[in-house]
Amino acid sequence: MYRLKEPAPGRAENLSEISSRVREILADIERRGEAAVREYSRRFDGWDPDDFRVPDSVVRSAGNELDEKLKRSLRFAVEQVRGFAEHQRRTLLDLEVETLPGLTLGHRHVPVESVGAYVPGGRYTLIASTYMNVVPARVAGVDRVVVCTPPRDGRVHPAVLYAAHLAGADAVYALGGVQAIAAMAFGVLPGLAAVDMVVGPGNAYVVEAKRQVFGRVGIDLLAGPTEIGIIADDTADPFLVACDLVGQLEHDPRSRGVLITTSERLARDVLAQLDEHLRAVSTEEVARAAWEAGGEVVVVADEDELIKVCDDYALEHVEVHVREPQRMIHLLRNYGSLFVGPETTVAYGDKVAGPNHVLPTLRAARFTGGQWVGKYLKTVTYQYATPAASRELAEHCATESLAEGMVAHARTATVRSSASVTVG
Ligand SMILES: NC(=O)c1ccc[n+]([C@@H]2O[C@H](COP(=O)([O-])OP(=O)(O)OC[C@H]3O[C@@H](n4cnc5c(N)ncnc54)[C@H](O)[C@@H]3O)[C@@H](O)[C@H]2O)c1
Ligand SMILES: N[C@H](CO)Cc1c[nH]c[nH+]1
Ligand SMILES: [Zn+2]
Repeated sequence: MYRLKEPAPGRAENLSEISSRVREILADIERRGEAAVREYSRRFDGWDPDDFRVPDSVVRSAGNELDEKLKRSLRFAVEQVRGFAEHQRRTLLDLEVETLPGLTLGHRHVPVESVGAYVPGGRYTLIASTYMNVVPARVAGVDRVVVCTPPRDGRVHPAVLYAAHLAGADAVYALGGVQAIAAMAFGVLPGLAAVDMVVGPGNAYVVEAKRQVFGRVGIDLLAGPTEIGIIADDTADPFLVACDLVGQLEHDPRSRGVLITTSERLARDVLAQLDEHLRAVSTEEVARAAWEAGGEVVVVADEDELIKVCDDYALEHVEVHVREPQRMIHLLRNYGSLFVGPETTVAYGDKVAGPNHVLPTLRAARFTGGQWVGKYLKTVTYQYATPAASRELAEHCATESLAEGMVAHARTATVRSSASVTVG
């Protein structure tokens, strides 16, 4: 394997600076509460309203400000996302089995009680992140779902409010960044009680804040600056490959785009076209910065190496532009979401197709998939037994407990049985 384009060095140092900055902000908000939230909101977003909550009447009527075409597309998208989430929910079955005569074991999928959903809004108004967060929470049966999103031009964009209303959010707060994650996790704003789980994507500050509040509250996953990987062979269309790389690079100067290909000719064709695709978009500045800092082109020897390298990168999105692309669904292991064949593209998944767009970044795809209805459900277990089954368990339990020196554990077993185990 060799690279025709390398990423720029120096990203790791940057991340550790962000981490310490976020730690200071979270500690300050925990100590000083609302006053600190207001101070950071003023500093980073120039925003300090009387009340961060958007009035419900404004949320309900936001659709009046939107044109019908956009509203139709948003309704289509929400139905696609809801439909897929409902199908996924049906795969999560409660279970009750008798694994020994008289011993019944079971599990149930129980929704978390309250969720705080972060909808990014620094650079773009990410309307779709509203329903990607809220819909699966609602399908899971979460009782309370609040949304936080940064204001732009002194308000939350009406399309985000319309999407929040369609998706079924209980409240929307115009608050962004680390201060929003802290407000939802710590419950420091009047009327906004602490939630059990903070979910949603965001920039490097937001994702680091989620990582740091984890434990105190649950999180869905680490969904930071967008990444696109494309695996391709000599059948791929260099135009589509270059176009789709730039398609995601416009997200953030920290976004990554990686082409991994068995064809040096394709790699060179894509590189030759890339500048033209960057120049074709008005978001060129961000996309070009991302490409220069985080763009990579890797040429591999064969398909086995293609799969191995792609799995090592563990990228958020992977587009598959190879012969018989469906084969890759079962051959690849580490990715957030797969886009199979040239007729689909990451933007479909971002907005309208149905699978969730909140997906793992920074190699988190090695250990987690993306957001989905299952992330909002706790799989809890239970057991009950007949007296005969209890005696059988008691004997084994007491023997093992005594071998560990756990005498009180052993006693809880032996008092339930006539087993001849000596309690020391
Ligand atoms: N992985 C995913 O699933 C996924 C999905 C959608 C979007 N994204 C990513 O979400 C991100 C959105 O980023 P964004 O910046 O546009 O919006 P954002 O809402 O995530 O962040 C904006 C907030 O960042 C805070 N901020 C800005 N500079 C700061 C600083 N120096 N210190 C502390 N806080 C600061 C501000 O408070 C602001 O409200 C992009 O990186 C995009 O790629 C990821
Ligand atoms: N590609 C993003 C996930 O990394 C999601 C998104 C929403 N809108 C546009 N893109
Ligand atoms: Zn995107």
